[in-house]
Amino acid sequence: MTTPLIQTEQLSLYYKRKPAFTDITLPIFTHTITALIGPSGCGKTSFLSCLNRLTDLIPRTRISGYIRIGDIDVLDPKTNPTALRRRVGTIFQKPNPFPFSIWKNLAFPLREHGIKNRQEIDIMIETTLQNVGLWDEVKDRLNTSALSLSGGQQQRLCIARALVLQPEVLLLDEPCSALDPISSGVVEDLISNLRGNYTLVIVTHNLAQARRIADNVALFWLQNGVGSLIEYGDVEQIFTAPRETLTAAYINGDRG
Ligand SMILES: Nc1ncnc2c1ncn2[C@@H]1O[C@H](COP(=O)(O)OP(=O)(O)OP(=O)(O)O)[C@@H](O)[C@H]1O
Repeated sequence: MTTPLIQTEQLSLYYKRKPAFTDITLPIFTHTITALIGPSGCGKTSFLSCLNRLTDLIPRTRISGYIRIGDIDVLDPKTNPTALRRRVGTIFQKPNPFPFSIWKNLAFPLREHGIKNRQEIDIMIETTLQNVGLWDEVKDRLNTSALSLSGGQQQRLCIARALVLQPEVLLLDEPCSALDPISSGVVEDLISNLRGNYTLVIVTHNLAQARRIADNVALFWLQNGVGSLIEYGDVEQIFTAPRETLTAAYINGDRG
């Protein structure tokens, strides 16, 4: 059995005193896609936010338990959240490019992380735009506003903006749900192709999408008002031979 790149142990998150989820122990393996599924409000987004300590930005949150990513003890106060977020990129539901040019959207994070050489920046930008399949669409208008791109192109640019810093992990929170069906398909294919080079964790309400792209699936559920992990397993096992009644009911559309 390989060692997971990410391991949470008995992880719990509280907003003020209210638990969002409790006692989540989950392994996430290198260069795989793990889908977090489950009904609204069961803590999937909150779980993602713990992995790169975005929860630090929300007042009066408390986390207990343990998270390791590679050799980083994520919750150790000595861990630098900026360095952590360079290794763990995040993509949100709604594309959120900076209101700058396409070029500057990618140059900005590079410069912020100390890369100043223009030629080096140009090479990294071209390579990354190639990797997200956007280069041919934008190479003649790198200096136009990123906001002039379509929704699907904006989301691919946001993925490029995360990838340009060469992270190990990408957290994706419903990355296709704000897109039209065609753009959603393009972004889904891109995410699927990133497997093998990155470790991806995706929150999705789209069960067909989870089944198409995930290697492993974790079902979260609200139990007595608190998010819990019900079942975790290989995608085929979850969809064809779930161990838990709740999983079967959710997969079949009877619950949730
Ligand atoms: N910033 C916050 N402050 C207080 N409570 C929050 C905050 N963010 C989320 N919550 C609460 O934590 C619980 C879990 O929410 P979360 O968004 O993580 O669930 P989710 O499973 O991702 O839901 P959805 O699928 O609708 O996005 C909910 O009760 C929510 O109201």
